[in-house]
Amino acid sequence: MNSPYPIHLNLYGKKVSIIGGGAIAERKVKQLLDTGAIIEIISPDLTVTLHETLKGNENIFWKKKRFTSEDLVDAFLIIAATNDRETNQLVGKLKNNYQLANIADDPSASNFIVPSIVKRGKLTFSVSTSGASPTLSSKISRQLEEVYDQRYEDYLEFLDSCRKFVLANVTDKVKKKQLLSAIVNHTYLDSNKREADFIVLYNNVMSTQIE
Ligand SMILES: C[C@@]1(CC(=O)O)C2=NC(=C\c3[nH]c(c(CCC(=O)O)c3CC(=O)O)Cc3[nH]c(c(CC(=O)O)c3CCC(=O)O)/C=C3\N/C(=C\2)[C@@H](CCC(=O)O)[C@]3(C)CC(=O)O)/[C@H]1CCC(=O)O
Ligand SMILES: NC(=O)c1ccc[n+]([C@@H]2O[C@H](COP(=O)([O-])OP(=O)(O)OC[C@H]3O[C@@H](n4cnc5c(N)ncnc54)[C@H](O)[C@@H]3O)[C@@H](O)[C@H]2O)c1
Repeated sequence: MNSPYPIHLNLYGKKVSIIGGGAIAERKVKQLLDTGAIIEIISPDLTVTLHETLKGNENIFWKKKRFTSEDLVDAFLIIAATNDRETNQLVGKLKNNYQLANIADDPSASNFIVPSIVKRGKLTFSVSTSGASPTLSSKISRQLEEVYDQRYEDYLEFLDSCRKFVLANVTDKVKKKQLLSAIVNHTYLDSNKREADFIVLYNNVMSTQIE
């Protein structure tokens, strides 16, 4: 079996076409909401939640119709999630080979798999079993949510700003590594004075002579 290549896509401003407006389309749309993608849902009907989502979001559009080939024009990413297998297969056949397409009821006709996703701000976990057991993916995600709890959201902001500061101010490779490694530590995760701790650490490291 060819192994999938996992990546984290930047969908900002890209057109994403979702075919179908049921439970699975709803789940896939939810995952796309904070990506900045322009989402187009093609379906004769929508779930109540999708109706609500549409009202509160100017980047989501509904084409109230059944799927036809022109719905794929300009789509960067496509998800076929109708309850009609023939329509889903048709989407797979009509897509261009440069378009990313997920056929929700047929992984073999898809060129990407939607993983189970856990987000803690800038920290993202995407879990996949290569289609073998979505239930296991989901279970592992729930475990990750417990281990990597809400604290990680702020912690990632701290790590991000420290790293930017270090990359802008430290040229010595050893000191750079020393600083970036030291802050990836539970002491910093749990500290409510980590910015001050970092300045002390930075001054110590920078004043030390390397042999
Ligand atoms: C992770 C998650 C993301 C999401 O969809 O958002 C996801 N499925 C989830 C749940 C889930 N899906 C299904 C069940 C019922 C139990 C069961 O059937 O096993 C449950 C469990 C539940 O609902 O709890 C049914 C199912 N799923 C697929 C098929 C078709 C087939 O296998 O042929 C069928 C049969 C349909 C039918 O019977 O008609 C296919 C796929 N589902 C995938 C993703 C991709 C592989 C992921 C991986 O590699 O692990 C892949 C290949 C396609 C894709 O979507 O890219 C999400 C969990 C989110 C979370 O909780 O975090
Ligand atoms: N990938 C996954 O994780 C996963 C999980 C469960 C089910 N599935 C599969 O996903 C598919 C959708 O499941 P669901 O629970 O959302 O079904 P659903 O019945 O809730 O919704 C189906 C939607 O597709 C629309 N539709 C039907 N024909 C259409 C057409 N020709 N053009 C446009 N829209 C059309 C319907 O109007 C409806 O809005 C099924 O094939 C199911 O086997 C996938």
